[in-house]
Amino acid sequence: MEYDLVIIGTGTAAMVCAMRVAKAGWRVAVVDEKPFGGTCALRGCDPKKMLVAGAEAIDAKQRMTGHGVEGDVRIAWPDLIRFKRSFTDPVPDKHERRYEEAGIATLHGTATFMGPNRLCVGDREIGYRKILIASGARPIPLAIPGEEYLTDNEGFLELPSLPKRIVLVGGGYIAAEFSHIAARAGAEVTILQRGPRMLTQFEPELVGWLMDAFDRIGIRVITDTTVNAIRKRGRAYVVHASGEGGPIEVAADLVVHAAGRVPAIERLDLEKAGIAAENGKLKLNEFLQSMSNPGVYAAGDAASNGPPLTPVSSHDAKVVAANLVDGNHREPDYKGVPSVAFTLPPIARVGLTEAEAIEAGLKLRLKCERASDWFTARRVAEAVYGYKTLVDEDTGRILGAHLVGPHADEVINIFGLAIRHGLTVEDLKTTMFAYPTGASDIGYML
Ligand SMILES: Cc1cc2nc3c(=O)[nH]c(=O)nc-3n(C[C@H](O)[C@H](O)[C@H](O)COP(=O)(O)OP(=O)(O)OC[C@H]3O[C@@H](n4cnc5c(N)ncnc54)[C@H](O)[C@@H]3O)c2cc1C
Ligand SMILES: NC(=O)c1ccc[n+]([C@@H]2O[C@H](COP(=O)([O-])OP(=O)(O)OC[C@H]3O[C@@H](n4cnc5c(N)ncnc54)[C@H](O)[C@@H]3O)[C@@H](O)[C@H]2O)c1
Repeated sequence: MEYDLVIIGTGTAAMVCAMRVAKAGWRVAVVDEKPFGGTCALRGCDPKKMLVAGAEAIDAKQRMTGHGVEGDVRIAWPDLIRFKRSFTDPVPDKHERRYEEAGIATLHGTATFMGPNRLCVGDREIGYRKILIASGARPIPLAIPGEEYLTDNEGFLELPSLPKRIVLVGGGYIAAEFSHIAARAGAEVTILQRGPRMLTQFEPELVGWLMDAFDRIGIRVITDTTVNAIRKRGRAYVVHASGEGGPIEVAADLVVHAAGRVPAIERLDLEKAGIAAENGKLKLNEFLQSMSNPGVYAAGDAASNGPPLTPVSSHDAKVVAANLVDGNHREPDYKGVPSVAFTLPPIARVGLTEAEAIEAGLKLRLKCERASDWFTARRVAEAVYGYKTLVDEDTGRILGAHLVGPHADEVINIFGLAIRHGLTVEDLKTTMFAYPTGASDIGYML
């Protein structure tokens, strides 16, 4: 069979690009070796946030205890997983139907290149004019003894029961979010983080305040510590790590990979199609097109051109679809991509960090404050609340916004809108926000 476009993957990037290109009359096929839907819908954002809903109930109870709420609340893990499945289980069929209704061929199996215009999917050979590599990311190989004992994000989000002692290897997004779910479901959680602090993608002051929430629920965070082996001991594990204070050992019933993700391109046999990659990353031009094979584009986590987040996968896919259908003319623009780690409370960022703004030599007006005594925090008895805002001194434009605390995950989008569309402090201060909401604090943050 011959197609105008074959897309490797069926995640966010694949869906967005396939629909647009098929609408232009191209014969399109999508391929996946896993059930259709990709990481976000099946193994990432959405199932994770279904579990966060359970943790939110515990969190609210704990905060409001002594303020008029009493009684026992606990997570019944198998029921919470069943609740999650009520969303995830129908996804593959739904997605497959959407492709079929749009006239897009759906192929199951592992895709590997056989030559410049041939792809092998399982035992079928497929011809194409153009390819989109939207194969996502995979956990970074750690190359340590006992690596095979690690459970990945997919395994964690499917656990039939929650083990008592959980160790997370790494201290970024996944460790932060999974630890907050697991601790509220009753597990003893330890995070072993190589970096000097948790969540290095976020502002240090805000992460510092957020650590109060980690302490409150008994998550043990050990920083400046690198995991270098995992050994089996009976039915449990011992995680070996080395840090500033020397070697340490932590016993665990479950060890979770939270040490970063890299583009999933290693199994594609790229060289057979003349597709250049360097250090595990595709070599792409400004149009997200392969620098060595013009018939090949990439988007989302596989392209690793912008931050590995769902809105970026979607944005890349729109760029590639436009370039495929009308010739290369669009370049991705990652200005104002908001990002949230869904801890309880959440932490969020958009635009430049303070360090990035200083590095860029910008003239800054900066405000940074812990705001535990503001109404937004006090109403829900949450002591973790604060912000950092960065404004261009000359133009008044918002350059960056960083929030931690109640509603940070929603309010960050308003700052995102401001940054993406060049709004100024004056624009935001003269906007009326419903009161009292998280957004009604924006004026005071600027
Ligand atoms: C636990 C977790 C939580 C996350 N939470 C958030 C969040 O809250 N917000 C956010 O913005 N982002 C989040 N992310 C990141 C987000 O999920 C990704 O950025 C996004 O899903 C990437 O989409 P994609 O289309 O690029 O790739 P994917 O959705 O990963 O799709 C790639 C698909 O390609 C398939 N594939 C790979 N290789 C082959 C092959 N050789 N043959 C056939 N098929 C193949 C895979 O099976 C997969 O289905 C999270 C990620 C994880 C892991
Ligand atoms: N809410 C969200 O948007 C969300 C949630 C989950 C994942 N994601 C995406 O998925 C990507 C991967 O997430 P992640 O949490 O795995 O990676 P991450 O890059 O956020 O954090 C990984 C951390 O692991 C540490 N590390 C690496 N090797 C180690 C070792 N041997 N021992 C101890 N620590 C080690 C690193 O220092 C790093 O800080 C993220 O970059 C993010 O874009 C996003």
